[in-house]
Amino acid sequence: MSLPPLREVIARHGLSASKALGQNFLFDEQLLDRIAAIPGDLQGKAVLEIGPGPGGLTRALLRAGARVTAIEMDRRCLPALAELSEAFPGQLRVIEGDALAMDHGELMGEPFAVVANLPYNVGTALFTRWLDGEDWPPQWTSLTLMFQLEVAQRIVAKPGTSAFGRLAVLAQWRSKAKLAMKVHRSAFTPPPKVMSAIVHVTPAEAPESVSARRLAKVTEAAFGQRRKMLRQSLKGVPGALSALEQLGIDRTRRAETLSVDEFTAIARALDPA
Ligand SMILES: C[S@@+](CC[C@H](N)C(=O)[O-])C[C@H]1O[C@@H](n2cnc3c(N)ncnc32)[C@H](O)[C@@H]1O
Repeated sequence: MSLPPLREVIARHGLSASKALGQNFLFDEQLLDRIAAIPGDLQGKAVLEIGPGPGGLTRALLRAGARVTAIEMDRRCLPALAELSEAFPGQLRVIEGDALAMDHGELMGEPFAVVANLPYNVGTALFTRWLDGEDWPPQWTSLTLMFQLEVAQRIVAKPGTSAFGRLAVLAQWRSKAKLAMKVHRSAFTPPPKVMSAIVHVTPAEAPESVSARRLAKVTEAAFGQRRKMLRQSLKGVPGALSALEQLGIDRTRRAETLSVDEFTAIARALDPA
């Protein structure tokens, strides 16, 4: 299937990148194919793409054989995406609107992989939402998401490092998160100020009897005052200090020295049996 080059599509549809919508487009089709390969074999699989823009990543997903549902809020991109639908009959469904305002599970109606190159703030909001539900395993089978490099490093950070915090615990307590690929700023048009990286997350088994909400409470308090000792930062969380005692966790430690397992153990100890 030969499609017109992406730059030509952008010119023909007058798709100048909108700063307000956080638009930085990818045009290198080889790079896009490599990104589309990160989730593994997509032949016949359902994929949710958020923010397809002019459709560079969408094309790569379609070439990989995925059945793509793409949510885009910029109406100007819809004609270019309609051309892709024609080129890959029956493989692409485009939904116009704000992905933050939609129930993705209901929209997809089956297990799905998520792939997206999103503006930073939207990406982080969606990431948190996909990871913080009480129901586990989730309906999504993997998340393949572009972030600014610094955020990607916070997601995969290990304890004992300054990048380790709430995002890392959220991403790692019942999922596997890895930094799949760094992407140089020059790969984007226009180039953003910072470097980017793609994070790949797959669900893992959840530790027993740990509520996502209670864990969030603990990490919020602990990292909200990350320089303070736990005996100070966890003071306001009912039951947390006696949980530390019960678990033999030294109260003079600081949040970033705790392992993900220690955080889940504290959250479990807060839970009524
Ligand atoms: C960084 S651009 C990436 C475009 C394309 N995927 C690429 O890689 O070249 C982000 C896209 O997300 C869209 N977008 C931003 N916020 C959105 C939201 N809340 N819901 C759906 N799409 C959104 C923008 O209009 C833009 O097309």
